[in-house]
Amino acid sequence: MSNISFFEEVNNCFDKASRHTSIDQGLLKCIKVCNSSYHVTFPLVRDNGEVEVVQAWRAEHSHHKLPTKGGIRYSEMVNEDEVMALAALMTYKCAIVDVPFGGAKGGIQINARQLSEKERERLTRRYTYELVRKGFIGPGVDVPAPDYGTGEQEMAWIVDAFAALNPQMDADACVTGKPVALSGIRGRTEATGRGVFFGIREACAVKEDMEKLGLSPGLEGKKIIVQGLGNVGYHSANFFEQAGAMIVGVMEYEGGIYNDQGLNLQQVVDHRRANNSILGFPGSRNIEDSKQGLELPCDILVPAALEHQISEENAPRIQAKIIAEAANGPLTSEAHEILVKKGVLIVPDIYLNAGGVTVSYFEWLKNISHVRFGRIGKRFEQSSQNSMLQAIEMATGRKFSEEERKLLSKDADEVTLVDSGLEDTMVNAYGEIWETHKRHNVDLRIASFINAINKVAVIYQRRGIFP
Ligand SMILES: NC(=O)c1ccc[n+]([C@@H]2O[C@H](COP(=O)([O-])OP(=O)(O)OC[C@H]3O[C@@H](n4cnc5c(N)ncnc54)[C@H](O)[C@@H]3O)[C@@H](O)[C@H]2O)c1
Repeated sequence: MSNISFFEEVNNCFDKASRHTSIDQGLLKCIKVCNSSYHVTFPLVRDNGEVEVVQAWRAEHSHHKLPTKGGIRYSEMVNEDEVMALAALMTYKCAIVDVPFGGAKGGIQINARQLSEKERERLTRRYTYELVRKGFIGPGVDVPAPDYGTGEQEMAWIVDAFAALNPQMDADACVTGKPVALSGIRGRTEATGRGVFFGIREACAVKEDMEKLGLSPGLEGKKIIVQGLGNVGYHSANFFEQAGAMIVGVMEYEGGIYNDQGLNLQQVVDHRRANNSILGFPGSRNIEDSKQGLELPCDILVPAALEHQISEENAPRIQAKIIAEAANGPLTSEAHEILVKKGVLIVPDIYLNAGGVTVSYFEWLKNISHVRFGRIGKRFEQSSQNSMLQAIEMATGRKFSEEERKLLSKDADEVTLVDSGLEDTMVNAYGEIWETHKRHNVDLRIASFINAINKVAVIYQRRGIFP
């Protein structure tokens, strides 16, 4: 286990990367700190009448752009340091993919698997109330999204509670990752996994990098182990499988399964649903300790569960040649160093799982502008589109870029728009990171941080310091 905290780990990467920039020390300090963090305890009435007191947090790492943006996780392990670290990663992630938000993150310390639906609903609504009370949620202030242990149902309860508590406000844009029927956007559920797929596809397309690893370019035939078959893990695995890669291992909290000749993902999901466990999947080998399953042979390892899954203890035994950091912080800094020395290609979280926030940004744009992508071109003449966009700019005080204007005006199907917008974003960002990695002779994580710090610093510089 790492002896420094998660937030310290993030800041160590920041420090290493900032040495490759020419930014003033004072400004670097402003960027690095977490601007505000809210810790709250509140009661939850369980279905049997017992009262439990739960702890929850929301951290807003950087107010250089508003709203701040970041998921909410329900996990027994969550604490203030973790939430601040994840909020900081959100700041850098948004910058890397040019999403104009600051970073935030929220968490409730609870095992969501042990809650009934009614209990989850009460918990979510009360947490929303606490955030509203302190001004830690709102369409132009701080906009949550799903993360570990939460999904679109929680987002639906949040928007409903927010609307009830703020009857004068336009509530839809207070949270993203909502069901499509509640002003969500098609493609958001699978967006993070799709982004992971695009990022790894880009990494595998670089011939010189693949040659160094002794791999052929492309995804076809690559053997993949996935840890965590939740939102991010399942969807990334699905896209990899569709692209001709082979899922050879799946590791879940109850154990893992492995078959060197490949597993059929949909059959694994059906088996898990029917048996409440992935263990015993026909034709596969059971792995009792799923963490050990990460050490099995494969080309690409996709940790998509929680942080610190690979530490200095198990890193030396990892056989994968590429690590796709679908989860946030799955490697400790010691593990990262060991694996980079071994020549493993690590595609870092702050870039790789940015697909979720990218599509969340599209959803938020759709909500604040009250448009249905795919229809607007048919319903409005160009002139009324322009005046509507101007009205939004005046109301929100922000200027849309040419790209955003196109996105809001184009007469295209929502899924196509979202997917192509996501693909462009992931492809461009990988190109920028790869160039920085070459120019400064640093690994992809440090290269990603350099790009993020430079982009955030420009905004701090132009705004200056109040008063
Ligand atoms: N959901 C998003 O859009 C999103 C966006 C960016 C990053 N992330 C990150 O991706 C990671 C996963 O998030 P998610 O939304 O997919 O969560 P999720 O709750 O949908 O899925 C997590 C999965 O991991 C499994 N799991 C838990 N502990 C495990 C263990 N010890 N070993 C193996 N499997 C285990 C769970 O059973 C679950 O199936 C988190 O680090 C999160 O911060 C999520």
